[in-house]
Amino acid sequence: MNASDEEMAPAVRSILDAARERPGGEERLAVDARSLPEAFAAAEADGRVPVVAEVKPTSPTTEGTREDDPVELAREMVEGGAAALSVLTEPAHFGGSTENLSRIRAAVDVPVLRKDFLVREDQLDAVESDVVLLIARFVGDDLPRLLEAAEERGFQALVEVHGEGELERALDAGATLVGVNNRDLGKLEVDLGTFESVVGPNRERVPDDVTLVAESGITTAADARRMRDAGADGLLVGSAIMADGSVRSNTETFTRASPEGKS
Ligand SMILES: O=C(O)c1ccccc1NCC(=O)[C@H](O)[C@H](O)COP(=O)(O)O
Repeated sequence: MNASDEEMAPAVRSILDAARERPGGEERLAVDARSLPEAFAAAEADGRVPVVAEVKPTSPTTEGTREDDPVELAREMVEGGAAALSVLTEPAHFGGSTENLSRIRAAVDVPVLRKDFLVREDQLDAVESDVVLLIARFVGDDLPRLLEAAEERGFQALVEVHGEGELERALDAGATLVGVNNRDLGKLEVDLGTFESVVGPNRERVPDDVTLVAESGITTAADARRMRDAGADGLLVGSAIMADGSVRSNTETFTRASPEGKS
């Protein structure tokens, strides 16, 4: 454990310990990725809010497990207008698997983000996806090297940040997909003001070709509009879509949250 591990919630420490133990793939992958920015542009063009809907059967902050077939859930999310999907592949804390991801990616035609906690280059080779996640806090100084390694394999990389310093590091490393996580992985508290305070003062600093994604804690159409007003090109929504009821109509709550369609 290092000093910054000690500042993390026990659940996150446990996730990170498991990530460090997880084996990588045996062969270097070469991926033909579906473009996330193009999927966002296509959603915008037909009046949908660009939403990355997340297949997250359970999590440290939700009660119970959604047992439905993940492929069926994924299809319903796409029917609800999701521009892309995020699939948890971490088994112990999120009920996910790499098999789920492969089955889902084969069943839909939108980009799929592998939502896992990658800490080593060989872990990129565990399963094909269109986008991989690099969490600035977890990968530290390895960020530029892992970003390059991901792109060399054909992946797009969503670099996740939580503060202005991490945004700076992500941009300096050349990230073109940046997710601002409203969930503080130290305390597991969610504050939508995070996206606003990280992006607001740095709007000029973020190049036009960088796609900004607001992640976590988006539970209503009003939250979605708030994040869009703050500059989010797309929204990553998990728990509120995986909540009880129809995943398709839960997804529509966000994909239809345009400024005109106040609800
Ligand atoms: O979701 C959790 O409880 C969680 C706990 C500890 C570390 C990470 C966690 N979530 C990972 C995510 O990035 C979220 O699943 C994703 O941003 C969607 O968030 P939400 O819409 O709030 O479910």
